[in-house]
Amino acid sequence: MTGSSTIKSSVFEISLYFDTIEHNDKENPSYLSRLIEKHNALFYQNPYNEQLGNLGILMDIIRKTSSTTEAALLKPHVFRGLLLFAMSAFAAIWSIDYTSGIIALFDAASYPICIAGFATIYLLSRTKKASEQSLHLTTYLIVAGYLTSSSIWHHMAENGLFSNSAQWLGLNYVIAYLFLEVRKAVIVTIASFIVTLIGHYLALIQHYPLDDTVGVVLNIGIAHTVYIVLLWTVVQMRVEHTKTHERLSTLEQHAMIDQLTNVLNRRGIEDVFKHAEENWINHKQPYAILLIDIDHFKQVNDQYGHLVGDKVLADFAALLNKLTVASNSVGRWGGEEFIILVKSRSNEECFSLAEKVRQTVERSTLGGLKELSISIGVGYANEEKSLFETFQQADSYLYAAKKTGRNKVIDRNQIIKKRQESATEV
Ligand SMILES: Nc1nc2c(ncn2[C@@H]2O[C@H](COP(=O)(O)OP(=O)(O)OP(=O)(O)O)[C@@H](O)[C@H]2O)c(=O)[nH]1
Repeated sequence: MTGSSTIKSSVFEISLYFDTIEHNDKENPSYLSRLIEKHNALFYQNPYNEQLGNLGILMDIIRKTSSTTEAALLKPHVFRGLLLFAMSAFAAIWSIDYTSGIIALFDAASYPICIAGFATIYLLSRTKKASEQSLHLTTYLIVAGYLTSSSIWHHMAENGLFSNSAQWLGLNYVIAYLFLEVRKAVIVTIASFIVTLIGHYLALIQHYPLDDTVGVVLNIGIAHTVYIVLLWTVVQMRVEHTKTHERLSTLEQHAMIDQLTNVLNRRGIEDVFKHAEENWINHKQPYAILLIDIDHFKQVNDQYGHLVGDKVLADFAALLNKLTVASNSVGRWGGEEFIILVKSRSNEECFSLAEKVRQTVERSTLGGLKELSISIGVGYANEEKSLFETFQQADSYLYAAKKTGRNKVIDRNQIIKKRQESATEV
């Protein structure tokens, strides 16, 4: 392998490494929700954030996400693939050296030891008997230990100055960045660089003049510095790329969350609506829309101020979250109007949930205030109705609830019942 082709393949391998990191991050959705939760908590403590607008919060997220991507590990199956690859490479070189009769004593002993080491690590990785990090570090130590000691041994005079083993030393840096977290990789890279220079100097100085020794060591030092600088540049580029990617998806998620109440905002609800309608059309999975409005909310603001009003909204949203299961979606449609989208439940179950919410609010203290009430209109999407019609139905029943005294739940059945009662009275 020549110096430049080794560098090229190193760069390529480092790229693969960071692709793996990005892939891992995508599979970690809880990170975003935790982040959003944390930021909403911050928002809560500082109501003036509202005046600053979303920009301040989003900038805060960007700042706080900027240190999250540097440590990442190879996926276990990729790691095991690389171990198999290393075993094959060592076995191939061993058999070539052996059959050509040029195998050195050092290598004749080291090749089987390294292969046995890789095989043991492979088995430990499969059986999950050791942590991935310790296996990565051990693999690095085997490879770096072999390459460095082999090169130093070959540079001892009696073994021949022109051994090609020094060419492989660049792999020490590649493997460090491939197997270890960035911070650890930096430390072992520096350690490996120093050991390589001192080891080769000590090996050569025993049999060669100072000038020649310094010349060879400087040559190795310059070549290795090129390796390290190039690798570091690629690592920085990929870390930046990963951070940007993370920031974008954080902002995308954030754009769906209402800052004050920590539930879906209108855009988030519309997204949920779209999926619910698709599932209804394609799989006949029914859903219901519970449109909820806090009664006389203007009086809360007028009497206690907007900050108390805000706290009522946030407490109410938290209560809705508590009363609903994960498959339901809770959102703030706007102002003091909220929505629960219930999936795959009978009309009776949806109505019971709405009643439960109404009764719980009656008994609860929200934003320090008692005796609040809500009105709910319920629309069911199970009679070949479109999303628009279902929403309109919920809206008109909410209007009916408001007009007929508030603090009640109205759905189609209630209207039919009312009509039947009036007909009987007549
Ligand atoms: N504190 C606070 N108030 C809000 C927010 N969004 C809307 N509001 C207020 O919510 C109130 C809604 O008032 P109305 O639409 O008249 O409704 P209401 O007083 O609840 O009366 P009914 O719905 O008929 O029972 C208005 O005073 C708005 O200013 C908010 O984010 N925070």
